[in-house]
Amino acid sequence: MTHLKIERIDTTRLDIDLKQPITMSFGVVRSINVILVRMRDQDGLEGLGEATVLGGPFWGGESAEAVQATIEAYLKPLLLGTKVQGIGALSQNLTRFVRGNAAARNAVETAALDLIGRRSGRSASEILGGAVRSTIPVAWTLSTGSAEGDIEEGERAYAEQGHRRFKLKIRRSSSNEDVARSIRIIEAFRGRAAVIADVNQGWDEVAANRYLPRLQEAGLEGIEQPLPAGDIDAAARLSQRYGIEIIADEALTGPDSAFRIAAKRAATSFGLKPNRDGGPTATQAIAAIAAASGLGIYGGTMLETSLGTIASAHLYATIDELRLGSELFGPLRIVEDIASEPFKLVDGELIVPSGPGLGFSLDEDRVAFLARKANE
Ligand SMILES: O=C(O)C[C@H]1C=CC(=O)O1
Ligand SMILES: [Mn+2]
Repeated sequence: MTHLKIERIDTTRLDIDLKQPITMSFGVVRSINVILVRMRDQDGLEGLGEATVLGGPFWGGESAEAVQATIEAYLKPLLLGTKVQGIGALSQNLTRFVRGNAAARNAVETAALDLIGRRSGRSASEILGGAVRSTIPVAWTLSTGSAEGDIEEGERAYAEQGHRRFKLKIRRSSSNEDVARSIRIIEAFRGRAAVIADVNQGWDEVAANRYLPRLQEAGLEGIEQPLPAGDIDAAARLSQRYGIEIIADEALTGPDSAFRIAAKRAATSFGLKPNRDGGPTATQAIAAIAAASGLGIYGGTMLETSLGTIASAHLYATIDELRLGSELFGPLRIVEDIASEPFKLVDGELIVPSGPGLGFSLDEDRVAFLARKANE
């Protein structure tokens, strides 16, 4: 088959509420903003990609408005009418002409990946090197606000959905309470499910040294981004001092940051997120740096719809060792999804679709409805 030639790129803004707000260290996340990318080739085939923002530029630097403008004003003119030799070449092209703007690049690269797959009849994971697993374990975030509520929700998630790992969010202002709440939850699930806590950069080194001994003693499996992203030296000290996983999230912004963190041993595991890293190719490079450095991997999410979640699943399926599993639960947390088929989780595991491309199709009526709502 002839090479893919990009004839059209369209972006659509969708705003989707979370079923239940998630309180993070920087504030309460109530909804996600999605920029849906549709890419058409010379034969009218379509590839899909998603950029996701947690309500505004609070988590990373990008807002939905910035993502859409970057794609429309810079990535679209760069790509329209051009031939795509392959996903690696496309990624290099995007990275050369647009710095930063990781979510925008991710959405476009994902759409190209889907389209290359649709043209060739191959799955996205095959194009990314080949799947080494067909299912991916999925953790669950507990966010009711109280230990009793979280334990109740955790018991349901354990029994009904089969989750065997929980993620807790730690607030900046009430860490003592959060530590006590976390310990109750760890104890409630001891021997049954692992617990990771995510501080989203909310502590400094003093706070980390105050709280981590108790959490480690209780059996916490790992702590995600406890310190500000730039504080690599202090993260290295934590990684050496404690016997739990220190997971880098916001500190990772692409392969160069991954190399610096690995070289300084400023984490014991990397959380992966194509939406944060600048696309599947960049995330694969980060996974390779982790593997070569003896670091573990946690398959992260930005709370994407089924589209971005399935794209991440294809990528995570190519990774030899997913030491901490994944948190690909986004579709189960949003009020409305955009997939034509319901998101399936079997015994706590996501089944990676077989393709072609992402093996994903849109519910067009739902997309049209959500797009109208976002423009109101
Ligand atoms: O990991 C984050 O920092 C972002 C987000 C993704 C899942 C979740 O619970 O929070
Ligand atoms: Mn995180």
